[in-house]
Amino acid sequence: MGVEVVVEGLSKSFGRQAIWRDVTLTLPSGEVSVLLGPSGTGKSVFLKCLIGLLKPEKGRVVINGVDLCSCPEKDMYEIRKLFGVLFQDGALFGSMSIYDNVAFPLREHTRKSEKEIHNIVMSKMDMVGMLGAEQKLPGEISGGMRKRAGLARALVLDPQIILCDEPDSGLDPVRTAYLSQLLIDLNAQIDATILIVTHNINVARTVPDNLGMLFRKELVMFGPREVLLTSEEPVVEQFLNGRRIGPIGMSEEKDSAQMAQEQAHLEAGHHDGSSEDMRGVVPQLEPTPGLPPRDAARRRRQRVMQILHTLPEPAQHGILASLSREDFDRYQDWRRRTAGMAMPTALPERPPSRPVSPQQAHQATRPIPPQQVQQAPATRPRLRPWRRDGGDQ
Ligand SMILES: Nc1ncnc2c1ncn2[C@@H]1O[C@H](COP(=O)(O)OP(=O)(O)OP(=O)(O)O)[C@@H](O)[C@H]1O
Repeated sequence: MGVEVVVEGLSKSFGRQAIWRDVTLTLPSGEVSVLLGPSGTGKSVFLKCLIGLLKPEKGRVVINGVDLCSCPEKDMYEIRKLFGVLFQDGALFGSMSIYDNVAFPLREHTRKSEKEIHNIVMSKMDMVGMLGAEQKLPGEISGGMRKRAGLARALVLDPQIILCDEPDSGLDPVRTAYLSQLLIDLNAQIDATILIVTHNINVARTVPDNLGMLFRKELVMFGPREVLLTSEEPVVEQFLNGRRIGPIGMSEEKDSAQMAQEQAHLEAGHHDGSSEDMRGVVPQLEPTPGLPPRDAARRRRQRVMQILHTLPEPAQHGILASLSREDFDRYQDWRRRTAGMAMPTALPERPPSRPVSPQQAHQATRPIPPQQVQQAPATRPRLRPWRRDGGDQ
C-alpha cells in the first residue's frame, strides 16, 4: 500500500519572491489527489519540495515518520526510493532507446541482473501499453507514448508514491482520457499514493479522490473531490469551469476595475469563455473491467464518511449520492447508533448541479480551510470509524 504524505505549514520562496505560504495537507495512503492552480502558482515547485529537490524555508514533509525538510542526507536517499516521478515532458534521454530509458533507474540504483531488469522493464511496458516500442528512440514516438514511457520508467522501482507533473500537457483530449484511465488502473493494481498536478478540468473532475487548489500564494482548499466540485468559492468555480469571469486573470490576479468591466461585458451578452457550465459531482473513473477494485476507494469511503457531517451540504449530498443503496443504509444505521443523529431517509437521486437553496448556496461559498476539510474539528464528538461491514471498530 502507498504511504501517507503529511505536509505541515510549508512555505517556499526564491529570494524575495514568495511562491506559497503555510501549505498544510495530507495525501492519504494509496489515494489519488490532484493539485490545481493557475500557471505560475508554484505547483511544480510544490512537487519538487515533496521529493526534497527544493528546500522550503518553513514547515515539514513527513513520510514514514521522517521529516524530509530536516533529515540527514542518507534518510532522504532512502525516502526518495519510495517515489516515482513522471515529469512534464517525460524527461527521457533522447539518445537512448525506450527500453534503455525505462531500464535506467534499475541499472543505476539496483544490482539486478540484465535478465531481471528485462523482466521488470517488459512488465512495466506492458502495464502502460507500450510493448513493441522498446527499440524506438524518444524522438520516433508520439507525445502520448513518451508520457507512457516516462510513466513506465517511474514505475520500475515499485514506488509507493507517484508524482505526475502535468501528465496531460501536450496531449489531445482522447489521449488524456486514456492516460487518466491508465492512472486509475495503476492505482487499482499497485495501490500507490498518487499526486497529479494539472490544469486539466476533465482530469480534475474524473480522476482524483481528493482535490486541492493553489492561488494567491496559498492553498485555497484541499479535501474530498466532492467539496471542490460543489464549491462556489469564486476562484475554484472559475477554474473548474474555465471562465474568464472571476478573480483569476491573465496575470495571476485581477483588480476590481477589470472584474467590474468583465462583468458588465458578460451582462451585455459577451461570452465568458467557458464551453459549458459543468458544476456538480460527476462520477469518478473506475478501474477497467477485469481489474481489481481500488482498495483506496474503499478506504476513502470509510474516511470520508467519518467527516461527512463537517463538510458543506452540497458536498455531503454528492458523497451520499455516490453510495450504493447498501452502503447508504449501512451508513445511516451506523450514524444512528454512534451519533444518535437524524439522517435523511432517502438516497439522493444524483447530486444537484447547483446547491439546492440560497441558504445552502451561501454555506457552500465559504472557503473551507484545508485542515477543516481533512479532519473533523476537535469540538465535534469523535465518531468511531465507519466500516463497510457495518460493524464498529
Ligand atoms: N529554481 C527556481 N529559481 C527561481 N524561481 C523559480 C525556480 N523554480 C520556479 N521558480 C518560480 O516559481 C514560480 C512557480 O513556478 P512553477 O513552475 O512551480 O509554477 P506552476 O504552477 O507549476 O506553473 P505552470 O502551471 O505554468 O507549469 C514561477 O514564478 C517560477 O519562475
